[in-house]
Amino acid sequence: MNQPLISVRNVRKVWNENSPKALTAIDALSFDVAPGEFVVLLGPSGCGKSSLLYMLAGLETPTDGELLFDGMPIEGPDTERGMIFQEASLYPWLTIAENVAFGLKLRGELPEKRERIARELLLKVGLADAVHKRPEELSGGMRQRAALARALSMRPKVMMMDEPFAALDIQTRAKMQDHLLKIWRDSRAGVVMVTHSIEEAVALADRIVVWTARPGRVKEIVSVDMPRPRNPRDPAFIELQLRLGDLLADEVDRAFREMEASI
Ligand SMILES: Nc1ncnc2c1ncn2[C@@H]1O[C@H](COP(=O)(O)OP(=O)(O)OP(=O)(O)O)[C@@H](O)[C@H]1O
Repeated sequence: MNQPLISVRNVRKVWNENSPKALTAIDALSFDVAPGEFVVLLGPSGCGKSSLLYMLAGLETPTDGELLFDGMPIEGPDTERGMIFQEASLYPWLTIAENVAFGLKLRGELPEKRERIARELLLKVGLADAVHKRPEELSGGMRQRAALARALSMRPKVMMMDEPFAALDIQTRAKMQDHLLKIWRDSRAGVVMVTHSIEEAVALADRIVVWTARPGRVKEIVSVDMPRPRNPRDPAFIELQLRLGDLLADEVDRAFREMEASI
């Protein structure tokens, strides 16, 4: 195998270490992401998926183990690793185009180039008409597309997405998944995406990393060998959904029991 884009090697994350509130969120977690691969993280609530994304983004450090990007240790945030959160964090005082071009401005690109790239990206995510609008004038789905365009402006090698469509209604969510697949194909960036939706995982992923309950580690890695676009009514789709549901069920039960015991 070529060098992985991301390597998660035996990672442990303890929050509030050395305090009575110490909590091991992740333990002995290992998996790789290949360049351009779409990997979905699926696991029970609280198993440490967001904690891992923050570490991959370079916003937090592992307690133990190694996180490598292109073979080098992750030591802080980098524009090659874009992050998209559940709610788009756009600057309310800037237009959509200015939001998308913000990173390019910081990088010192000239105004004409910034504007051209922002327009191209907004066209790509279906927001050509929103160039001069402010975030408050857009729907949640449109704001999320703008956030995607902003992340893409930095030409990231990987995009980390933390439940990016969870706040959207079902129809908008399906459309966003289509958009994302097109953008992912064009950009050739890798994606590491957290979702609670088994259907979304099967619709999108090359591989699905199923986690155990906290402390999170890999329970199983499932390859999704189905051509895209995938039809949720396809028997192979349904079969995989059921299998993933079974894999998760024990872990979700365990997570609930532990949560109840701690209340
Ligand atoms: N900054 C933090 N400080 C202390 N504890 C934290 C912090 N962030 C997360 N945790 C704890 O770590 C554990 C894992 O949280 P995390 O958000 O990573 O899980 P998750 O799998 O993303 O959960 P969910 O699916 O519900 O979003 C939880 O018990 C959480 O309370």
